[in-house]
Amino acid sequence: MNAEPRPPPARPEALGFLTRLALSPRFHRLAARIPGLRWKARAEGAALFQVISGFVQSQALVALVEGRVLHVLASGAKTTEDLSRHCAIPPAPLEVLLRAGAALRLLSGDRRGRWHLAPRGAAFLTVPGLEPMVRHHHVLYRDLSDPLAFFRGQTETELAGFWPYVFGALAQEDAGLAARYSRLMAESQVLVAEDTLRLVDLSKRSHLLDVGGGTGAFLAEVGRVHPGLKLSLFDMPAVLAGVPAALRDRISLHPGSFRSDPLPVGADAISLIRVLYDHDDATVAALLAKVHAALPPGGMILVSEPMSGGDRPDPATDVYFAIYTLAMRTGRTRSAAEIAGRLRATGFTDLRQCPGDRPYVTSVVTANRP
Ligand SMILES: C[S@@+](CC[C@H](N)C(=O)[O-])C[C@H]1O[C@@H](n2cnc3c(N)ncnc32)[C@H](O)[C@@H]1O
Repeated sequence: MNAEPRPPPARPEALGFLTRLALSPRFHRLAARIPGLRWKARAEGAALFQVISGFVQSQALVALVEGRVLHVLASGAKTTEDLSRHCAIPPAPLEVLLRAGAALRLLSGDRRGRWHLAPRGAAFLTVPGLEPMVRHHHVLYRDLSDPLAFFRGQTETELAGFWPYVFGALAQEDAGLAARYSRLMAESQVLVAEDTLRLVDLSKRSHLLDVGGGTGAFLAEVGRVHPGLKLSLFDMPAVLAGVPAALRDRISLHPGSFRSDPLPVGADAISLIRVLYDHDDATVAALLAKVHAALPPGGMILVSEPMSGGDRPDPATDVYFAIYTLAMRTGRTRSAAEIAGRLRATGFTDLRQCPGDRPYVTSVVTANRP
């Protein structure tokens, strides 16, 4: 007996007009003959093939990164044989990988048989946080190896163990783990801080508390832009142990867990940068209530993280971040409207939703305590 659930029978009349056309093989044959429609059909076909083949593209990138191909090319053009020696990949399969890298515009080949780093490959090596992000994708890739089991909740995900701090105080017991994860976060924080500070005005605030602020990378950037602002950082003790010595005079440190400890009072702005999406709704509700209690009247809450597109699902956040946070088993990628709704329900007013120009880096919601 077939254990798979059966789909209901197709009823084209229940579908939208364009979807109905796309279900018709006759329409596909017609579209291939009419110039305007042919162009549209080809573009749609290419987009569909991107979706189908995306995982192979990502794995080719992982091989180029872990084989150090892009790094070696950063020192100058090389032949396939040179690269084979440097990267310990036999020439024939390396040639396939290099051609894939060229198709992805990470590198390019010339007529003399040499390979060059392309601007996109150079940007990959330069933008902070991208390389560590790609290097830790093995974990998510394994979690998704049986995607249907994953979405049915039958997979014990490795990512749920990769971020064990979410479940309690494990990070406090494992300093190595805390250091590894803090490094990943701090490296990618540079872009998040830049975009957040473009979207939010902190110039009228006197004291900012960053809750779940890791090793202080966001506050370091805030301090550079607003030298007069008093800065405080609240995070788990094992994480705060990694705050660089150079920041310790500038920032006051408050070790604790927002699950079990109250937040320090005195700040007129509190930021939650890439914190809410790690947690389930109950934890988020309790945390927002603690932020509300710690702020004075007129105090501002600032939430910054990649957000779902809500009514218009976003190709970056509703695929990558939503599935990533689902794999964590405790997290959820929320839309700006949902976060604003939660802030309103906690008692905040003056809600502002500020979509980022790079939604895969961050978007912002702010509100005030009345
Ligand atoms: C995804 S990281 C973001 C770090 C930093 N804000 C950034 O954007 O780079 C989430 C942070 O929340 C902290 N965190 C998680 N649970 C916490 C808790 N119960 N109390 C305090 N901090 C917590 C983690 O230690 C971590 O630094």
